[in-house]
Parts: sequence; C-alpha cells; structure tokens
Amino acid sequence: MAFFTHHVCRALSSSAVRNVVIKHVTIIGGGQMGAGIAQVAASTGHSVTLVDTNTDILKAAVKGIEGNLKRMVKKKFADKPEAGEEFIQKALQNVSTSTDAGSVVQGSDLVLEAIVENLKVKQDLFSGLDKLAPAHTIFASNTSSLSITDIASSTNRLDRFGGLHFFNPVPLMRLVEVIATSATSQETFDSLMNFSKMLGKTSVSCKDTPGFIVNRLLLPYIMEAFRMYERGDGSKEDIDVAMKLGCGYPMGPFELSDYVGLDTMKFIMDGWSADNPDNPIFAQSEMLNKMIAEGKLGKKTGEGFYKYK
Ligand SMILES: C[C@H](O)CC(=O)SCCNC(=O)CCNC(=O)[C@H](O)C(C)(C)COP(=O)(O)OP(=O)(O)OC[C@H]1O[C@@H](n2cnc3c(N)ncnc32)[C@H](O)[C@@H]1OP(=O)(O)O
Ligand SMILES: NC(=O)c1ccc[n+]([C@@H]2O[C@H](COP(=O)([O-])OP(=O)(O)OC[C@H]3O[C@@H](n4cnc5c(N)ncnc54)[C@H](O)[C@@H]3O)[C@@H](O)[C@H]2O)c1
Repeated sequence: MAFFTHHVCRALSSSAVRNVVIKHVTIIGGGQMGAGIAQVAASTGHSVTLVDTNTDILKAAVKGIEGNLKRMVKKKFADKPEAGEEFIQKALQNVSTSTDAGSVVQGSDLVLEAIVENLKVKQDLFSGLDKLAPAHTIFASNTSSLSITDIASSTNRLDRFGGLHFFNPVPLMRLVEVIATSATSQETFDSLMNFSKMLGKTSVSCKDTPGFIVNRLLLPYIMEAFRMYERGDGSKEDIDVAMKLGCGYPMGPFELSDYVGLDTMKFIMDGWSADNPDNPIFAQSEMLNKMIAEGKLGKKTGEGFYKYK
C-alpha cells in the first residue's frame, strides 16, 4: 500500500441506516486505551461493556477506572463529596465486562476496538463480529497507524465502519480523530462525531491516510529523536528537557515513548517501513528493537528509556 493513496472522498452510502445515536458501547481491549475510553464513555452516561481475552486485565481495568474516577472527583466535587461519590457509583454501574465479544455485541450501537496494533488480528475480530452484531451497529477502530479501509475490508458493513482515534491518557487528552474511509456513510461519520462530542472531546475529521493527522507528524519527530540519541548527538535526558522547555511540550520524546509503549511504537513503525522501505523517515531503530527484545516496553513493564519501579 503506497503512502497517501487511499481513496479520500466519502461516499453517501446507498445502504446507510438512519443516524445512530450511540448509547450502548462495546469496547474491545481492556489495556491502557480501552480502559480509558470505557472510563470516559461510562462517566458521560453511556452503557459500556469492556471486553478482553484476559480476566486479570479486565479486573485491573475496572480497578484503574475506579482509581482514576476517585482522583478526578476529589478535584471536581471538592466541596460536594456526596455528589462525587454518587458520580463514581453511577459511572461504575455503567461498566460491565466480558471475555466473549460475540455474546455482548447484540445490544451495541457501537463496537470500538482497542486491541493489539496488528491488521490480521483486528480483521479476524471484526469479521467474526460482523456476523453477530445487529445491522445498525457501527464498527470503529482506535488504530494508531493501520488503514481503516484495510481493517473494514474484513466485514460487510463498509458504510458503517470508521476510525475513532483517541489519545493517551484518554480521560485527560481532549482530542479524538474521526476517520472516514471512501465507503463510510455520512450518517456513520455524523454519529461518530456526535459520540465524540458527547464524551466531551473535540474532534477533527481525518482522511484514511497512514497516521491520520497527529501520528503522521508525531512519529517522525520521535524517530528523529531516537536517531539523534543513537548518533550520540544528545543524551535522552537533554533531548527531553530541550523539547519540554524549548517547545512547551508536556513530555519529551523519550518520556512520551515510554508512556505510549515501545511495542506500540514499533508496531506502527514496522508497518510503515514495510510499506515504504526506501523512506529514511520510517527506517528501523536498532535501539528500539533491542529494548523490545529485552522486554523493556516502557511504563507498562516498569522500564523503557527510564525506570518506573
Ligand atoms: C500513539 C497513539 O496512537 C496516539 C497517542 O496517544 S500519542 C500520546 C498523546 N499523549 C501525550 O502527548 C501526553 C503528553 N503528556 C501530557 O499531556 C501530560 O504529561 C499528562 C496529561 C499525561 C500528565 O500531566 P501532568 O500534569 O504531568 O501529570 P499529573 O500531575 O500526574 O496529572 C495531572 C492531573 O491529571 C490526573 N490524571 C493523570 N492521569 C490520569 C488518568 N489516566 N485518568 C484520570 N486522571 C488522570 C492526575 O490525578 C492529576 O490530577 P490533579 O491535578 O487533580 O492532581
Ligand atoms: N498506547 C497509546 O498511546 C495508544 C494511543 C492511541 C491508540 N492506540 C492504539 O490502541 C490500540 C490498543 O493500544 P493499547 O496501548 O491500549 O494496548 P495494550 O497492550 O495496553 O492493550 C491491548 C489489550 O487488548 C487485548 N487483546 C488483544 N487481542 C484481543 C482480542 N482479540 N480480543 C480481546 N482483547 C484482546 C490484550 O489482552 C490487551 O489487554 C492499538 O491499536 C494502539 O495502536 C494506542
């Protein structure tokens, strides 16, 4: 797939269903992103089923959501602790969990996936759910870098398929990228835009090009920081301080990579370098490969460029 060659004009679908008001959401993947999206959706009155193959991850996700809500409420309801407690309980009541996506999609207006960044795994998931979900259900992917068109091609609901790209940490980051393919219907796009608004986020409309807007600009910057460090032109600490104080970024490129997850960074870069082997912007980083082989995936494993234990 060549860079920037996806179809970009959005079709007004012939098989479009009415505008779907999204109330019931299935979120697949209970990791950092899935749990964050579940938290925000539940706190804004949506009923959410969070799905993962691993029950320990689901337990940790619900515990994490409760902890984050408590942190939030302390500030937001500082002088009304009872209202704060009620808010937490309401949000938690909106969340249920499951290890079987197929059994819960029946009641969903939206199925949003936040599983591993791998095309085949995402396609397999959606192709199975396509046969089980009701006709009106919209499917969406939170992929960082894969083509929404390619993921959607595993289903027969191309008009009801789009991208909803959130940012980490979801409860705090205010942006959602809404991605329409050439087959996404206007109704589906509008429903996804409305849903993002209901979550309290600001949305931007993106074409289905690799990395959409943010990652297409962010990843080359981070990879250039890796190369600068590998050449010995700056320490990682100095590069991080320089970008924070020189540009006002909240995190430097090494801190941010640890935060995102070095495995996710590599999945993104591997896909792009395979598609564009001659483009030096997407060249492999030996350092990144070595760290991943050593299990240093960043904050989530306790060590990446920095230590977190
Ligand atoms: C690769 C992908 O496809 C795309 C991406 O996601 S790229 C990554 C995008 N994300 C970024 O660039 C993040 C950059 N970093 C930041 O914006 C900031 O460092 C940050 C928002 C993560 C943390 O901000 P900072 O002020 O340093 O942290 P901290 O003091 O710990 O937290 C601020 C408040 O948020 C709260 N908070 C932190 N994490 C939270 C979470 N996950 N949920 C809820 N609340 C949270 C804290 O409790 C704190 O609240 P308080 O002020 O009431 O005490
Ligand atoms: N980490 C980020 O900063 C970030 C930001 C935006 C988008 N994304 C994208 O979101 C997705 C998830 O990223 P993450 O950082 O949350 O990953 P993560 O590793 O924290 O979580 C992924 C979860 O998916 C689960 N999973 C894997 N296959 C599954 C399947 N078939 N069914 C159900 N559950 C399954 C895993 O058990 C894991 O809990 C990726 O596509 C990533 O590119 C990540």
